[in-house]
Amino acid sequence: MVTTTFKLNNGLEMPAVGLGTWQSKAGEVQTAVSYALQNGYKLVDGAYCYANEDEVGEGLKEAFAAGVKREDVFVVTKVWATYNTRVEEGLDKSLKSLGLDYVDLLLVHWPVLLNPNGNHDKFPTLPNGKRDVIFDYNHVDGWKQMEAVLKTGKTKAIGVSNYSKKYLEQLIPHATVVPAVNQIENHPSLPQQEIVDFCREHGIHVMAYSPLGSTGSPLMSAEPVIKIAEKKGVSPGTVLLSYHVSRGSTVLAKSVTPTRIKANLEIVALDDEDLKLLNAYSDDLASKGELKRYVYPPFGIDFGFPDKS
Ligand SMILES: NC(=O)C1=CN([C@@H]2O[C@H](COP(=O)(O)OP(=O)(O)OC[C@H]3O[C@@H](n4cnc5c(N)ncnc54)[C@H](OP(=O)(O)O)[C@@H]3O)[C@@H](O)[C@H]2O)C=CC1
Ligand SMILES: O=C[C@H](O)[C@@H](O)[C@@H](O)[C@H](O)C(=O)O
Repeated sequence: MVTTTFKLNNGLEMPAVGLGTWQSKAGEVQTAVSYALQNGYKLVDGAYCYANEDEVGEGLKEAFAAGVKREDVFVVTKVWATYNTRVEEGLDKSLKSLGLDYVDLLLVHWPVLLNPNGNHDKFPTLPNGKRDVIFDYNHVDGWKQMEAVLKTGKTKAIGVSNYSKKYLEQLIPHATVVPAVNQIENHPSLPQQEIVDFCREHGIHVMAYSPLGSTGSPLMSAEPVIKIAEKKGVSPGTVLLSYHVSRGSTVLAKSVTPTRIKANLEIVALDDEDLKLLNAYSDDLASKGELKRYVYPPFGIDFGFPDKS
């Protein structure tokens, strides 16, 4: 049987599959969330910076009205970079939009501070057009605020996102609460085995984002993915999503299309031969210097990922 939940380091159970909401348009995401929750999804991943949490909240409300129970849904949100020195304020804004009094997991979206007093609430810029980054910020200070907010009960767990091994190594010695989760880009074109292994050793659960290659799902046409899909009689999407569950990670797939939302719940067990093929694909890309990171916003910061600085 394929795993449907994973236990976090604080004992909380996290579903193995979740609905992503990044770039889901306001007019579409309410229906997507409501449909997903009424068709088997138990986890919704959002963020303040996605600027659609009001509509995600409407989708939650619709699902609750249809009989879905709050306690059966794992809601994730993220503190955006302009709020890393105001974590509780950021969370309060998300809670208000979502119409909830707690989330299940709050993540630091990126370990960087954008000017909280800049010219924009989410994406402040300098006169030269670059992001208004506060360079002398220490991400460990942001984590201390996360630990404080955990005590309020407004979130059941705290974690990080976009943390490299280097950043986790800086954080862990100062952490009273070890992050429950590290949400990172992950797929056969960017396996990030080093981080996945490090997280496992430290009891940090990995949530894999952009599993299909993000916008337009380009990884669906990768040769080994198609080969495994044909062999198993499943879709390429199922192979890409199942890859993470086989690795012990939770996977997030974004869709606003009902048929795809439903299809993305199908997870199968990948055997050693399948994983060998996918790993060989990853190794080949690595040896050619062709690993592909789809999400690397222009903060102008080296986050310590070996493939990108
Ligand atoms: N922490 C972070 O910094 C980040 C977190 N994330 C989280 O992870 C989630 C998933 O990653 P995301 O980058 O959105 O990309 P995904 O890899 O989930 O790909 C989404 C794209 O694939 C399409 N798609 C989805 N399912 C199918 C299917 N079965 N067949 C064909 N096409 C499909 C979607 O189209 P359509 O919607 O039109 O159906 C959309 O264009 C995000 O939504 C977000 O919640 C993502 C990036 C960064
Ligand atoms: O979660 C998804 C991504 O991290 C997204 O939030 C960022 O890429 C953001 O749009 C940015 O431009 O910094």
